[in-house]
Amino acid sequence: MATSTSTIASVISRRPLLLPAHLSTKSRYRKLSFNRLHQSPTISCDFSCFEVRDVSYRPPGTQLNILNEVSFSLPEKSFGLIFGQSGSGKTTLLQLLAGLSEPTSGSICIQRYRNDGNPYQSSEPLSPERVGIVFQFPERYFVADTIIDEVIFGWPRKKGSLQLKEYLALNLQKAVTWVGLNGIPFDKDPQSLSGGYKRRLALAIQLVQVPDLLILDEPLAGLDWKARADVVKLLKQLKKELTLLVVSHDLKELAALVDHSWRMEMGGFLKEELLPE
Ligand SMILES: Nc1ncnc2c1ncn2[C@@H]1O[C@H](COP(=O)(O)OP(=O)(O)OP(=O)(O)O)[C@@H](O)[C@H]1O
Repeated sequence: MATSTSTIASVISRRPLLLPAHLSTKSRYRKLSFNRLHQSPTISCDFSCFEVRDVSYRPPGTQLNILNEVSFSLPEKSFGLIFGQSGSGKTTLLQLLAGLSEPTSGSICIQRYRNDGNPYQSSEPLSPERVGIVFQFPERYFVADTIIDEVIFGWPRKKGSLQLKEYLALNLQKAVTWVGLNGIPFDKDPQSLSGGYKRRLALAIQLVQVPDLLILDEPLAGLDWKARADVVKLLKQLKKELTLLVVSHDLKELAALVDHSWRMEMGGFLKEELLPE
């Protein structure tokens, strides 16, 4: 029988309490956060920008910076695109934004501005809990046998987290509709979905938490033309509600969505640049 969102509550209560050890590497890619319930909304007045200020990154134990004094600013509810040669440091930058590594120097924060364009005095650090990230080929990291188990894979398992689980379950309904997965039975094997629908599922997993910033690494990679067009359409919808930062080589297909773009040059130097014609 098909599992529907109305049965989510009973499904989540059947979740095991611990993850198998062999899933730990994969779970690293399933960055989920659960602090939002108790956060006061901070992006509420005037307008805000996600700001990266003079960020450099050198992996521990190495001598060379992968990123060099990277600075940029992305206003909320806009679409930013970073492009550049393979190996220039784009993914590394996304990992810093998502809190998976820490900058060697510099800061990543949210800066609020008044309507007249002047900044408020203080900015606040961008907390990783407020960032959703969909990695390149996210379907490779699917771990569950059913869609519903895939979605709730990283949800809290502690007894006291019922309220939080209810909150996530409510959002799940919205996220599933948002990405157009409604109508797909939740007990279907995620691996049996088409390429485009696997990407929708990966997006829904992140959208459940309503991230302030959603990061996507090569969202069109490996998809056929039809699925690529579907994902572009979906991103256009998401842009109305969220701030999106995308790394991609598919400049032509994404061009119509882009509000701000930057080229990452070899050596980890970022500069603002219009997309090439
Ligand atoms: N932990 C690390 N230690 C040493 N070098 C690293 C580490 N992580 C990444 N690198 C190197 O840093 C450079 C930038 O890697 P990164 O994956 O960020 O590039 P990219 O622009 O995203 O490339 P692609 O477009 O191919 O995904 C590469 O030369 C990579 O080998």
